[in-house]
Amino acid sequence: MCGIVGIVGTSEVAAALYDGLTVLQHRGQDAAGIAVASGTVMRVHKGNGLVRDVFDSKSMDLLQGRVGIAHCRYPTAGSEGHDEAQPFYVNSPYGIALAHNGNLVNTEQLRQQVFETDRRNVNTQSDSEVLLNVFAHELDRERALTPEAAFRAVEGVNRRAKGGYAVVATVLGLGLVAFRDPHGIRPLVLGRRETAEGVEYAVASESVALDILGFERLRDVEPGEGIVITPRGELHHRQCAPQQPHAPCIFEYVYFARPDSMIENISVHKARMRMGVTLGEKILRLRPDHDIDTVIPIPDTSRDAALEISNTLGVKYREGFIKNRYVGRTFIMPGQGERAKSVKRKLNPIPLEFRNRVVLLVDDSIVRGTTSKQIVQMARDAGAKKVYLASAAPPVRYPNIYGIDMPSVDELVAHNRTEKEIEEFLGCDWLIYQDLADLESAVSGPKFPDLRFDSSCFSGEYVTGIEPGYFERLQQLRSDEAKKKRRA
Ligand SMILES: O=P(O)(O)OC[C@H]1O[C@H](OP(=O)(O)OP(=O)(O)O)[C@H](O)[C@@H]1O
Ligand SMILES: NC(=O)CC[C@H](N)C(=O)O
Ligand SMILES: [Mg+2]
Repeated sequence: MCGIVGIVGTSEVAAALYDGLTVLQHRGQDAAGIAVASGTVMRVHKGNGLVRDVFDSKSMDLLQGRVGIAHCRYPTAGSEGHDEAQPFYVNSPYGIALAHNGNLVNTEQLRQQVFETDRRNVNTQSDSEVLLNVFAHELDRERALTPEAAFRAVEGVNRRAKGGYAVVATVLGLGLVAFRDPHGIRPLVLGRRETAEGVEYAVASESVALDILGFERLRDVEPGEGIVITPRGELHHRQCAPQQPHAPCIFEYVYFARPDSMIENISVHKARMRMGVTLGEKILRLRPDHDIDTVIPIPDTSRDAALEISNTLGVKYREGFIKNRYVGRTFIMPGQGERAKSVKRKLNPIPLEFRNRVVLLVDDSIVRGTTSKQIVQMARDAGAKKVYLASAAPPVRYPNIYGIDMPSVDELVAHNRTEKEIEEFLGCDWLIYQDLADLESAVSGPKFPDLRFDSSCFSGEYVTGIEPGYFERLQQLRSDEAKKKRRA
């Protein structure tokens, strides 16, 4: 999952874009970039690494302008290399820079159309560069550069592209353009700030970026909606796609987003707490006479759910693993070798919280099983009498194709295994998964009971539909094995 931010300011925006990116760092650790527009000049700086490593005072000084966009990347297409860091830039028409969170599922067809019909070259394997060229082509068909022309170009993108996309772009001479796919799979939120010099607008993947920049959260960008903000701070918006089933990605609430963000007017923190309540209730239903002594979260993301499980069970909550704050998120690392090594470097047990106890470890999700297999062993080595494991999400049995890099079912620990077999594989004494219906109602909560989600990695149902052979090709391109070969 990547993080994106776009700002139209009354003064220079680069520093605010940088600050916004730093609080979206959890969405992508591989590369970062900023593009800023000023008059007829677009300046772009990007590279591999964390936000703090990619920019220095020299590069920041060069990023002058009052309209800009920023991106931090977690690759789901193409390579992890510098060439595919975002924002991407095309010089025609006008000069456009674009940053994308999500993943297209018809990239190959679009790539061919872009070359053969639109007569444009895409120089990388990135789906986002293809998306930029589709937008550029659609804008090029317009006679004048107006907000209405940009909306028609977004309509063109929505007609042609399939998949998950939340996008921010700067177009020289027009301002900031933002749009979200017609199912609203990926999040995008709009904010506003008043200054002495006038009104400023920002869009971002998560509201936490608006919070720290002092923007008021106005609303989510609607699925299929286009937004244009001119350099003078005029906001235009309109629907750019026929209505489709709304399907925000449920994995944002399970793992991706920060708990202090609001997505679709739902607090991620509260959604995670409700996941803990429903899972706690399931445990009580299955074993009313359970023998759990303590509930221990696997930091960081499972903490909210673990605390509510402990409250529901009436059992002590204890921080039994200490996390090295200098190691990043392991799940979004590109290779399995690095992921596996990082768990040990990242988490260390406090033995007295385990010795002679029956512990219930809680994680937000079990995907490849990299974390939980090692953690269960660490808990045993630390002296636990019995080790139970609860997952706030159901078994992940299907690929995610809309912006989370789980392309290959063979890498999923729950693929072709029953819950009993997964329990054996992970080496725990009892494994409890959340039910999908409980997860969905925990996220939608009391206020939005009718909200539906993209839960495809749990259900195998894909809201955009999938072309025959897609998963086979995806596996060939993006399995851990394929990535390893490419890097070599
Ligand atoms: O089964 P796996 O393939 O190991 O994936 C699931 C684990 O990965 C994530 O943690 P991560 O370390 O990425 O981040 P966190 O610190 O936010 O929990 C997630 O929270 C689970 O702990
Ligand atoms: N996780 C994402 O949003 C990835 C964006 C884009 N597909 C890329 O690989 O760069
Ligand atoms: Mg984790």
